Amino acid sequence: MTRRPVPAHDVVVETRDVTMAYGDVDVLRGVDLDIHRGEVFALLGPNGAGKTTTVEILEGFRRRSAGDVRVLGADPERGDDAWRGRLGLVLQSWRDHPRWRVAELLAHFATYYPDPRDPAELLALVGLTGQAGRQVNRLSGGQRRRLDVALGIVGRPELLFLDEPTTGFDPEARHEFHLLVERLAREEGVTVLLTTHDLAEAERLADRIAMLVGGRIRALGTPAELARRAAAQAEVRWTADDGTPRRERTADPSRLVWELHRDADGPIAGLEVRRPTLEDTYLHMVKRAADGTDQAEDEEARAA
Ligand SMILES: Nc1ncnc2c1ncn2[C@@H]1O[C@H](COP(=O)(O)OP(=O)(O)OP(=O)(O)O)[C@@H](O)[C@H]1O
Repeated sequence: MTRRPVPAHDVVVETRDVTMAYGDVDVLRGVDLDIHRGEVFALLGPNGAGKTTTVEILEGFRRRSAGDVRVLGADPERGDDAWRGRLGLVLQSWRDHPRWRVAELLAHFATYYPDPRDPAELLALVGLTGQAGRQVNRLSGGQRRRLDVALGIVGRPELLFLDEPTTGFDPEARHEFHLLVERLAREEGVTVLLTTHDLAEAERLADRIAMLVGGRIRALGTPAELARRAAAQAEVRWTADDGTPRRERTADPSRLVWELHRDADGPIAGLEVRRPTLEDTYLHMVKRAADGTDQAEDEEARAA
């Protein structure tokens, strides 16, 4: 009997060539993702990149235009209640229960699940014990967001979707929230898919980052891998003899500087060697997408 190869990772989310168009506007242009059990995965991209659209497709709230999707072994378009119960959702648009009191709302949501968390423990976990008796519409923005997270994890999800979870948080609330996500992933083995447009947040929290820009994943890897890739090409800047500023990207900056010296009559004016940071690379990608360079190149590649 032939044995099936054991997969290196237990894949919780898998997408292949997913596209999405709203009318004649292409928002996703072929998205491939593999998210492994227990990892914190950040989908990073600027406003309008298609992060929420991607997450809604994975959650089964939106029909994709084309492509294959598996989430916890099922196609989200055909996920049943049992499948849905294994997901935790923290959406961007907030659920409207303004007159409920915090503890009542949590206790109510807990009844939807077979093995819910204890609401009092959950309030402590998200730092809302002091607000247990408060009406939801009296909470601050950051407190509401923490309540959203509590509602997202009350059913002990295997896979938690956090769509721009820290928007509107002050630095302390953000820090507390990061600790909470780490705890869920490290101690409870929850797989987390987080969307953000904040590179620092993605670097801080994620095991792996996918940069979604212009409807495609433009880079994917651990924060360290992405930073290394970004820095692989150094940028050498100098001022030419006629006074024009020059810049060149190269994997071998010392050779370029040596050549400049060899060819120069004297010292090289304005000489500078920089290693781009991950942020430089991200901003560069966003700019290329905004001015259409990426799209033109994608179309050329397809035509070829
Ligand atoms: N229901 C819809 N109908 C038409 N266009 C839509 C719809 N929803 C989103 N879009 C458009 O699709 C693009 C991607 O939107 P999406 O909300 O997925 O981006 P995002 O990366 O989550 O952005 P943000 O960071 O601003 O939340 C945007 O240009 C948006 O205007």
